[in-house]
Amino acid sequence: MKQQKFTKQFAEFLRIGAALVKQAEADALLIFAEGVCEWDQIKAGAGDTKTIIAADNEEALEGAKEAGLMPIVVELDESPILEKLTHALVESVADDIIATGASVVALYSGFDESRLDTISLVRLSEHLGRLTSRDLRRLETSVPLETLKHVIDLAVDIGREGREGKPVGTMFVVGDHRKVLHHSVASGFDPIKGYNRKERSIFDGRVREGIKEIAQLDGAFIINADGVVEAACRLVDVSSASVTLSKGLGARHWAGAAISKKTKSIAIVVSESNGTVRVFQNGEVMLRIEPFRRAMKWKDLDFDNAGE
Ligand SMILES: Nc1ncnc2c1ncn2[C@@H]1O[C@H](COP(=O)(O)OP(=O)(O)OP(=O)(O)O)[C@@H](O)[C@H]1O
Repeated sequence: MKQQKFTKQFAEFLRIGAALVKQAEADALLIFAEGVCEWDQIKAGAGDTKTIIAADNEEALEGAKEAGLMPIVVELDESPILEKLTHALVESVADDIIATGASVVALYSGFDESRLDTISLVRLSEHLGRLTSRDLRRLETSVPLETLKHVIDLAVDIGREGREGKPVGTMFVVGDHRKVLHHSVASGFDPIKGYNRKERSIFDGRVREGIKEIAQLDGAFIINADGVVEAACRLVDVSSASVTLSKGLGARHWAGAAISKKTKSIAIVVSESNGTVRVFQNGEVMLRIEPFRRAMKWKDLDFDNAGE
């Protein structure tokens, strides 16, 4: 997206957008703009309206938070604006800024990248949303929420993007890593061996990119509760006799279910067939996330487990 300036037109759109939020009783104003940094003027124009500022990268949002705005990084540089907008809304739900089902007035560049020229009033579907912290808290686990959230987001990215046009399936086993290592075997060489802890932390974007590359190889990633990858390309070696899953799921999913039953870990499995991500705890599917265009459609589960 081209750099934008805080022009008269920007100020006018802001005024109309804030007025529409009030009139339509919407929950927030979302501005998708790259390159503006007159945060105080934007805040003044928006008044007491909850205002989300979205952009493609973090630098473009520097100082927005301090001015009382809510920054959201989208990182979908080459995607069409409507896709970016959907993603920004979904991320806002994930960050608990707005609720699923909220109404949002969005200001963005629909036609001319260099200026705001479009206003939309969007009502979010009740089911549209990436994982919210609330969903994850349901897992009640000793793995910190931040670690889980990062791994699940990464899994969702892998399911959605694949690699070089090909679908990729993989598995992450998070927490209780010593026991998990004990119940798994190396499938070949371990590509992360020799790297220090920092170079293996999933909190680092470059590490996450590296993981996407390695995910094409056979086996699972073992991640400790602090988000450090302890091993890659591990084959889970646990009998799945104690778990019951729907028949359509193959060896990878059974292994994920079994290791989450045998240990206190959470297993996150990305299906190569369709990009669906399943989160297993204690042998059961606790969450299922379907790829839905670029955004995620969140579904209630249960019907994944046996007995259907
Ligand atoms: N015990 C295991 N531990 C780790 N990875 C496994 C294990 N079993 C299978 N896999 C991985 O899963 C891959 C796919 O196996 P399979 O097709 O049976 O699984 P699936 O559950 O149907 O998953 P997908 O939907 O991704 O195909 C295997 O090639 C292997 O890389």
